[in-house]
Order: sequence, then structure tokens, then C-alpha cells
Amino acid sequence: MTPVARISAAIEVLDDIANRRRPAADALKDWGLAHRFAGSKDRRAIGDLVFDALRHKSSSAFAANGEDGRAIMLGLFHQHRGLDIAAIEKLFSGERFAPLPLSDEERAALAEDRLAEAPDFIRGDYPEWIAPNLARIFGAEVVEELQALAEPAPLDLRVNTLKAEPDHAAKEVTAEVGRAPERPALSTLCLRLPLEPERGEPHIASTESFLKGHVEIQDLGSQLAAEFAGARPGMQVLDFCAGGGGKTLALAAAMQNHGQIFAYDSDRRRLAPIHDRLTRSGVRNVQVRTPRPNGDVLDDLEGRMDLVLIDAPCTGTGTWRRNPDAKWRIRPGSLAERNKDQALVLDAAERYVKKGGRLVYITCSVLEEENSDQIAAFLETHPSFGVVPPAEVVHAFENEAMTTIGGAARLLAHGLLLTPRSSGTDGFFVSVLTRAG
Ligand SMILES: C[S@@+](CC[C@H](N)C(=O)[O-])C[C@H]1O[C@@H](n2cnc3c(N)ncnc32)[C@H](O)[C@@H]1O
Repeated sequence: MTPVARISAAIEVLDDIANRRRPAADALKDWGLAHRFAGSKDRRAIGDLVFDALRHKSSSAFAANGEDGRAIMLGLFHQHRGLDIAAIEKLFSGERFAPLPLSDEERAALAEDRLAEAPDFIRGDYPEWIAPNLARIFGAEVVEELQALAEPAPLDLRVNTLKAEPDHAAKEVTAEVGRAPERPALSTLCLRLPLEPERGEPHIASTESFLKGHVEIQDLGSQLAAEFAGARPGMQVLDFCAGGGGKTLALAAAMQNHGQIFAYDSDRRRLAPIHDRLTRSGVRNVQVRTPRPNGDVLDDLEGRMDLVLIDAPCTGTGTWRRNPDAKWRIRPGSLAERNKDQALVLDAAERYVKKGGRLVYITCSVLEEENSDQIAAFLETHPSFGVVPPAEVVHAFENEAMTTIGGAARLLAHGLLLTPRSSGTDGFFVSVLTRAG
């Protein structure tokens, strides 16, 4: 397919997503099935255009003074890819498979720089209904924060210290993917591969370093959240929302395989991948507790845990960089649902914390309703728990890379918040509580 034919296809897919209110991945898949002549490179290029358009959907549409896929694509090229009108006219020529030429109105809208006057939710590319929630946490910086959350994310790897040493893993990855990973200042364990759109994402999952368990794919924010939990060798730890085990693996590495982790999730299907991941990573101190219809599989752990980690179900607003479709699909109802889940999970997990033990609550959301509000409500009904001040959580790490995070995170009353703009990570909230001894 020619580049202009790919643009026409992306417009078609964007209209399908809007008209049928369907996930981008489904619309792209159907487009591929209906256009079997398109090769894998074409499909990837069309997917990149569609996801880029979704990142910047409202600002692009506003810039072109329209709402449909065509307007979004015009605005995207002009506002976010720096093409002037003459360059856009070459792409939108109306010739074979190219989108139709620009109308006078479209040309005038693009020339006008309408965005300067646009409301925050347009300039920051987020749904209007969620604006009050985002303004609550970010205040006057909401547009900058959300613009950072609209940029593509790098691919982060965590060096698995059970099997590899960071410098060695970095060399191995360099040889395998043909470029040297960056080493973000906030962690000695993170290897970062910035996005190179022309080359596409490297297939880490098929490299030797991944298959041998030397590295795991995990956003730096998620790595740091697990580190802030403060798991140490010899501890008894319950990972209460273990899912596929991303945090479990990081906890096991921090514990150097000493002590015991119990990995639980109320959804047994979500736990399924954990077994292979534990084996690949050389983790030997995890017992997976799969839920059973009759009987509580965690009964014996009550009041015994040094650390209970709650990686809570949430709206995932902090991961909008990786999943721009999600920001347009989130509804007020889903926030309310997740809030209920979060209160429930906190309530169900606290009984396993021993006296003097830690309860660590994590979300990959930036919304106060899912973060500080949940902790404040929990503390009201659970007076034996208290918040460890976030500055103290950060300074508990003697490692210099970790202490600098104090300047790269928002230290709130009930926890700390990482964001793409402040720390170069996905958005994560971490609250550390202790139970009185
Ligand atoms: C953010 S995900 C966990 C991701 C995982 N910890 C990781 O790092 O890969 C949240 C998990 O909470 C689980 N969950 C939801 N409600 C729960 C409950 N009441 N008890 C235990 N787990 C629950 C979900 O099934 C989901 O797997």
C-alpha cells in the first residue's frame, strides 16, 4: 500500500471506532480481515497512525474544526507531526487511494491555530467529564501532565537480580536488539529502550535474555512501586492482587528468594501466567494460592504477614500512554465500580497484616478518588493503621537513585504519585501503611 492509502485506511478505522463505539484493536483486526491484500507492514503502519490519532484525538479534531476520522488525521498531521498545509495537501490529493483534497473550510481551520483558545480538556486530550477529577490532582499543571500522558511510552525492562547483574544484562540486550538501552537515573535495575517508530518495538519476548529470565518487561513506575513496598529477605509477604505476577516477581527478587511470598488473586484466570513466569525467573519462594469456590485459601495467613501488597484493580488512567484507546472508553460508571472494588480489597486484605506489619496500596491511576480518597476512607474505619509519610518511604532507600525520586514524584499526604511528566514512568500511586504494634 502507498503511504496515502494507509492514511485513507486509518481514517476508515477511526470512523469505525467512533460510529460503532468499539475498541481500536477490534476495528483494526476487522479492517485487516476485510483487506487481506494489506501486508504486515501496512497493518502496523495503519495501527500506528490510528493509535497516534487516538493519543491526540480531541486536540487534532479541534484544530481541523471537525469530529470525524478525517478531521482527526488532518489535525494530527498539522498539530502533532509538524506538517504545513502544503505538505498535507500533497497527502490529501484525491489521487488514487489518497484521501480527498482539502476543502476551503479545512484549509482555513488548519491555518487558524484554533488550539490556543481551546479548553484544557481539548488541549490535554482527555474526556470532558473527567476534567474535574484530573484538575483536582494536577491543578494548573493539568494540561502539561496530560500531554505527557498522551506521548508514547518507552519499553522498560527490569533486570532480574536473581539471575543477572544489571551491566551484564545491558550488554546482552544491546547485542540482541542492536541498540544500547538507556539507564534511567531513578533505578539501577531498569533498562529502557526508547521508542523508535521507524524500527518498531523490539521483540524482547523472543530474545535469549528474556527467555533465560535475565530481564522482565515492566514499566519503571511498576518497578518502583514494588520497590517502595519494602520487601526484604526473610519476610512473610502476601501479594493479594497478584494477577499475572508482575509485582510478585519484583518482590521475590528484592527478597533474594528468601522468606515466603503468597500470591493470590480472586480471579484464577488472571493468575494463570504466573507459573511459567516464576519458573523462567528462577523464583523459588512463591506459593500461588488459587481461589477455590468453597473455602478461604488464605485462612492460615491471618495476622501473620510482614507485608501485604494490594496492587488494586483500577481504571488505569496512569497507563494511557500505552493504551490511548482506554482514555476515550472510560465512563463515570467504571470509575464508580473500581472505587467499590478498591474499598472491598482494602477491607479484605488488612486482616493478614501482623501487628507492626506493612500494608501497601498501589494503583496505576492518577485519580485521587482511587488513591488518597480510598486510603483516607480506610483509615477512618481502621484506626490501628497509619500512613508512613511518603518522604520517609523514599528516604528508607539508601540507594541514591531511589532517594532522588523525592524530586520526581508528588509527595501527597497519603502516598506518592509518579507520572510520565514528573518521573518519566507510567502514572502510579503508592501508599504505605503500618499496623500499630
Ligand atoms: C492491577 S491488577 C494486578 C496486576 C499484577 N499485580 C501485576 O503486577 O501484574 C489487579 C488485580 O486485582 C484482582 N482483584 C480484583 N478484585 C479482587 C479481590 N476482591 N480480591 C483479590 N484480587 C482482586 C484482579 O483480578 C486483578 O488481577
